[in-house]
Order: sequence, then C-alpha cells, then structure tokens
Amino acid sequence: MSVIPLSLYIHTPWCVQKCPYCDFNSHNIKQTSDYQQYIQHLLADLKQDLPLTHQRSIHSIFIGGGTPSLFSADLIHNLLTEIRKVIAFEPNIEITIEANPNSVDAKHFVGYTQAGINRISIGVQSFQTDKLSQLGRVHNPHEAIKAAQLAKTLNLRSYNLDLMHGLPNQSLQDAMYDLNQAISLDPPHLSWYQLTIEPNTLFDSKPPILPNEDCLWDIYQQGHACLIANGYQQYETSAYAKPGYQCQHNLNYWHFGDYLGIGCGAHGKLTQADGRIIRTIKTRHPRGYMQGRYLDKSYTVPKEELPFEFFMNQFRLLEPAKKLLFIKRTNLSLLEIDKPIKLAIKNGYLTEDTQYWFLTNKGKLFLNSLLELFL
Ligand SMILES: C[S@@+](CC[C@H](N)C(=O)[O-])C[C@H]1O[C@@H](n2cnc3c(N)ncnc32)[C@H](O)[C@@H]1O
Ligand SMILES: C[S@@+](CC[C@H](N)C(=O)[O-])C[C@H]1O[C@@H](n2cnc3c(N)ncnc32)[C@H](O)[C@@H]1O
Ligand code: SF4
Repeated sequence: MSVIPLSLYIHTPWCVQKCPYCDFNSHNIKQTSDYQQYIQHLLADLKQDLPLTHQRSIHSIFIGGGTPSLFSADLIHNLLTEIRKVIAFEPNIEITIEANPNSVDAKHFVGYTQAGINRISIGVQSFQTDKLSQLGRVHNPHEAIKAAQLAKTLNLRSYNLDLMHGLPNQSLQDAMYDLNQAISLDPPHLSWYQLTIEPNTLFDSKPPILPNEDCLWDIYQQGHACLIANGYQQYETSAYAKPGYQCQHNLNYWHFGDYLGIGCGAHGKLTQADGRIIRTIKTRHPRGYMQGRYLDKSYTVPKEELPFEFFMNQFRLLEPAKKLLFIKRTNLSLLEIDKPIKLAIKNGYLTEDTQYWFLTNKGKLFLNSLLELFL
C-alpha cells in the first residue's frame, strides 16, 4: 500500500458571539481560562489517536473553529511544539489558522507566524457595515482591511479571505463591491461562499430576505468572471486561488487522503495497514470533551461505500479524477466499479481516457444522480 498523505484538523469550539447563519460547532465564550486546559485535552486526544497513524508524518495542519484566533500566540506555540514532539511534520508542511479580523485577534498574527503558522484564513464575510451587522459580526470593514494588509506583510506561505455572497438585502452591486475590495487586497486564496440557511440557526427560525434566484445567478456569473479576470483559478465550488496557492489541507480531503481530527466534534479518516478505512468522530460539546471523553464514535467504512465516498470528494474538484488515485486511496480495483462507470459514461455524466475520468457539464449539473450510481 502506498503512503497516504496524513493531515491534522484541530477544532476550537468557542466564539465571541454566535453568528445567526452559522451551524459550525461553536459556543459563546465563558471563561478564557478554559483555553489552557483545552490545549491539554487536545494533546491527550491526539495521543489516543496516534496508533491509528502508523508512524506517518503530517502533511498539513488546519486549526479551525469556532474562532481559533481567540487563542494567544503563546498557546498556539505551545500546542504546535507539543504536537511536534509526538508526530513528525513534513518539511513543506502547510499550517493554517482561521482568524476573525477584529483588532484584538489580529494582534496575535505576528506571534502565530513565530509559532509556525504559515497560512492565515481571515473570516471577512463582507466589507459593508450594514451587511456585517445583519450577519451579527463583531468586526467592521476597516478592521478586515487592516487584518488582510497585515497578513500580506507577514511573509506567510499564503493567506485566505472568506467572503460570503447572496447576503440579506444584497444587490449585485453590493456583492461586486465586496469582491472588488477583496481582490484589491490581493490575497493568494479567496473562498467565496454563497450564504446557505442552515437548519437550527437563528436565520432558519427568522429567515432574512435574500436576493432572488435571478440576482443570485447574476452575482455568481459576474463574480466568477471577475475572479478569473483577476488571475484566480477556481478549483472547487467555492475555492479560488492564484496558481500554486491552492489550500493543501482541503485538497488532501478532496483527494480522499487521510486526516486526524482532534477537538470537539472533529472527525477523522484513517487508512489502516490492512487497507480498512476508519472514521472517528469526537465528542461535540466542550463540557463532555473536557471531561476526557474524546472519542464519541469510530467505525470502519464498509468496502462497498468507498467508491461513493471517493467520488463525492473528488468531484468537488474541477480537475479530472485520476484512476490511479482511486486504486491507491480505496484499495479497490477498477473492475469493481466497471458497471457504474460504464453507466455514467453512457448517461453522458463522464468521459474517460486511459488515466483520467472527466466530469462533463451534464455530470456537474446532475452530480447527485452520478454519485447515486456508486451506491
Ligand atoms: C469557521 S468559520 C471561519 C472562522 C471564524 N469563525 C470567522 O467566522 O471569521 C468558516 C467560514 O464558513 C463560512 N460560513 C459559515 N456559515 C456559512 C453559511 N451558512 N453559508 C455560507 N458560508 C458560511 C464563513 O465564510 C466562515 O468564515
Ligand atoms: C472549508 S475549509 C475552510 C476554507 C477556508 N476558507 C480556507 O481556505 O482556509 C476548513 C477545513 O477544515 C476541515 N474541517 C472543518 N470542520 C471539520 C471537522 N469537524 N472535522 C474535521 N475537519 C473539519 C474542512 O473539511 C476543511 O478542510
Ligand atoms: S461564523 Fe465563525 S465567528 Fe461566527 S459563529 Fe460561526 S465559527 Fe463563530
């Protein structure tokens, strides 16, 4: 079995204030003194997972949340130093932290780089004051611009801005203003998400007025064209990057690579020496997690579900799917998916050559029907 790249996801579960659209596992902060303790739990959680990694080194780390930038640079330094003692880092490792652009959090940026962080992902969402306040954000446009400008001076390997579109009362002009403002800051990576109303959020119980379908379509078309014209390449539905700046951590998930998941509600995928793929899910609530009950569930993915899982991840990417990667990641032979692949080609969802499968426009449009062929 060839070595499958191993990433590490670290979840931090707190935010200053829960945003009304967000269904990430995040809770309003209570006591800052929990942070130090939480780091100790993360390390203990990691140690419990180590036997599943088979001495592989780490290809990328993503510290996500919640709002990890609530953690001081010293705490992040301590966390990364202790992780490095128990698991080796690959020489060219990408280490990302998600950050809120308010000025307090931005004060941590310089220290983060000294702690080993080489990619910062800043949650800007919008550059318009009224939109930020409707989204319940705790920062203003000026702080977002300052945070992005600061990131540019830090000699990072990359940095990302998260922007959302399709916001309450947003016009095409508003959305293009946000995008042009982001582009003028010249980030190597831009995540451009359409706002979705998620179940069990405040926006779900009190829905805001969103742009109509035609407006959403115009925003997508013009926004996409603007990003391309400014040198960004789309590599996933919502991910755009300058050439060479794709996020290695995300790419590893979408290439069906392995990852450890530590922290509240984190999930992991770990291929074992015998070819089995184990999924782990950690305890969601900080209370239970910080009592030392880290693992909530783990199970082996049934062999017959692997083709669906592989293609569900791979077809998020706009690049062709490598046949060899399917064999390497699933330990299955191409013969085992001969029938659904032939059907997908017959239905016009895919084309193929000796090395690749190519998603057609029809395949993109009917992605669910295509994926169902593998169930
Ligand atoms: C974990 S947050 C990023 C870090 C930090 N907590 C923040 O908000 O600045 C991940 C990103 O997902 C996006 N996001 C969250 N909820 C969303 C929703 N309902 N629809 C679209 N994008 C969403 C936002 O752009 C957000 O920055
Ligand atoms: C969607 S990306 C954020 C993209 C961001 N805008 C950027 O480019 O930095 C966040 C990454 O963390 C991973 N992630 C988020 N929540 C997770 C969880 N609970 N367990 C494991 N991985 C998670 C995602 O799968 C993804 O690879
Ligand atoms: S969007 Fe970010 S800051 Fe807002 S609640 Fe979700 S994780 Fe927290």
